Amino acid sequence: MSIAVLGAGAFGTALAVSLARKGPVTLWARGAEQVHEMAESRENARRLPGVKLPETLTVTSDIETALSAETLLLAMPMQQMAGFLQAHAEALAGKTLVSCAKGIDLATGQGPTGLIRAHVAGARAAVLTGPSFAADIARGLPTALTLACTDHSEELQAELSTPTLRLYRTTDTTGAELGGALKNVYAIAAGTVIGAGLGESARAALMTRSFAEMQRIALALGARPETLSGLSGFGDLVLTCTSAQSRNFRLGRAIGSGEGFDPSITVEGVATAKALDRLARERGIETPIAAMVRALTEEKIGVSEAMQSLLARPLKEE
Ligand SMILES: NC(=O)C1=CN([C@@H]2O[C@H](COP(=O)(O)OP(=O)(O)OC[C@H]3O[C@@H](n4cnc5c(N)ncnc54)[C@H](OP(=O)(O)O)[C@@H]3O)[C@@H](O)[C@H]2O)C=CC1
Ligand SMILES: O=C(CO)COP(=O)(O)O
Repeated sequence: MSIAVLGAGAFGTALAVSLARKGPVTLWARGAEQVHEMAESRENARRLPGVKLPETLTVTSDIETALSAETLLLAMPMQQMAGFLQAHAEALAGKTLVSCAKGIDLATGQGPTGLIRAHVAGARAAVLTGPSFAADIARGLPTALTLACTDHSEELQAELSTPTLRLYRTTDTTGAELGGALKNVYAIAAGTVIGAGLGESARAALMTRSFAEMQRIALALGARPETLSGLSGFGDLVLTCTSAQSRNFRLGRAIGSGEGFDPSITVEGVATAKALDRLARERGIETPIAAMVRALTEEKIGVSEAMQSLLARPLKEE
């Protein structure tokens, strides 16, 4: 089967590099100049510096070439996905579309599979998610991810696995996409705790209560508990809340310490905090940490006020 990765950011490039070690892969970027640079230098210097692009990886800005592949990995940021799917709906019809984005679409409250179903006729929607930094995947370090697809996906699992990238299968697309989306929000909170100097014990408490929030909202939206406690939920929450490689964590740390942060960096948790807070309020589900992250990132409250409001909540059973 032929594979194309759509979106040549850090993650799309890393996945394309990893899969190209097994066989031919096409990597599509929207900028012709970026493609020219990558083809000449055999490196994505802007998004994934220091990683050589294998000869089996073809880079192109020609969308028709990319869309001729059978399996398409969508590796653009979540808030860009609906526009992309709409623009190319006809060519995408009937394909296997594997979302690699982690987020909730702000305009609709949908995850990637909902957007695919809404915009593309007859497509097979899958989600590839879990604890993995682009640089680790590109370097061939051992990584385990969740591949979620509602139909029988053993073939897809084999197609997208490599000797160092180990995929576990599930049919719970809702749980997989919500785990990946929600952990970004809580990584901002964990970064804030560390940036504000509140300590490792506070971070552990926050991560645990974040996991309780993640489960509460995701189960209400139809996710399965075992998915939340697997790689795409608990696994990715742990990675992202504890590593400064995470951009969401680093944004939180900058908020906590009062430092600036480059607004051009992709931080999916900001829009997702807003979408999640809305979803939770609509359904009457308590998600105080997510509400705090929304208020902090919208600069409606400061760090000490946020911490005080969490600590002043009524005492209750765990
Ligand atoms: N980086 C990581 O370690 C991981 C990232 N992810 C997820 O992958 C997704 C992408 O993140 P990542 O690759 O890191 O982001 P980056 O910031 O590295 O790159 C984003 C890429 O998306 C492209 N892009 C933006 N808008 C569009 C569009 N409308 N059509 C096509 N391409 C577009 C950008 O192109 P341009 O340069 O032209 O703007 C850029 O190449 C996110 O949802 C993230 O959560 C998941 C796991 C790990
Ligand atoms: O999703 C990721 C790790 O699994 C990457 O996290 P960031 O987007 O916060 O860098």
